[in-house]
Amino acid sequence: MYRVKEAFYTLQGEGAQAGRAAVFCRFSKCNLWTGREKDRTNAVCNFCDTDFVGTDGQNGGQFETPEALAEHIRRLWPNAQGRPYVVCTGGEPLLQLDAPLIDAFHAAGFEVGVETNGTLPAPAGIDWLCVSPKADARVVIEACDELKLVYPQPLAMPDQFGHIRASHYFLSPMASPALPEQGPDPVKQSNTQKATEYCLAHPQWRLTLQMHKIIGID
Ligand SMILES: C[S@@+](CC[C@H](N)C(=O)[O-])C[C@H]1O[C@@H](n2cnc3c(N)ncnc32)[C@H](O)[C@@H]1O
Ligand SMILES: Nc1nc2[nH]cc(C(=O)O)c2c(=O)[nH]1
Ligand code: SF4
Ligand SMILES: [Mg+2]
Repeated sequence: MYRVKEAFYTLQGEGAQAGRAAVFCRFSKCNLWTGREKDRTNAVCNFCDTDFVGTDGQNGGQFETPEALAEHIRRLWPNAQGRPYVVCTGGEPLLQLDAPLIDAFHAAGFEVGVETNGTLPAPAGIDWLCVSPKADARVVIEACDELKLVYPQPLAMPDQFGHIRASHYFLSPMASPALPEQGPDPVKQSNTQKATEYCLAHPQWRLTLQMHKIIGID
């Protein structure tokens, strides 16, 4: 059984695939936070900007088989040109995404992207893997397509992740957790300045911004 909080067609807002149309499949549950505000301060990951509790969001639900979920996601891809792309996120998608579901997405014609905190092993067959380390949670994934570090995190600074092989290294300024974003976010503005300074001083790191919040698409 797969539990999905919500699913929607949008543009990938972050990282090297930013601007690419994708169906986002947001799985329920995370291993680093319950998702309840009362638990946030004591969570390993305490800055999450996402509601991933339950299955009650837009196009959310429970799916008995990999084929049923792949078909559900396929219906959200408009009859358009271009390679269908699904981004599995959450919550923590690697609590649920397994090889049969990746196979079912491929069989439905999708390339499969994943956004993960990197603390769980990734099944084979993922086409684009983004690892975003959190605080002192040990990263077990050794290689990925992009490492996208939310910045700044006192327990997860960029120089700690040189051993993780990636084709791209991004810093993403930490935004305030409030959802949806209501007006200017001074915390994000200040973190954007800090991330900018870090990238200027360490050019192996690139800046990525949450484009979807800037243009207000989801
Ligand atoms: C909600 S997480 C879900 C996927 C996975 N659990 C993870 O942490 O990568 C999706 C992306 O949003 C990022 N993110 C979460 N909260 C954020 C915040 N307050 N500011 C900027 N990025 C944030 C995460 O680092 C991750 O790259
Ligand atoms: N448009 C858009 N792009 C995203 N890239 C990563 C996201 C996520 O929450 O995983 C995200 C998201 O929530 N929306
Ligand atoms: S950012 Fe990712 S790891 Fe952190 S609480 Fe949210 S879903 Fe979990
Ligand atoms: Mg998001």
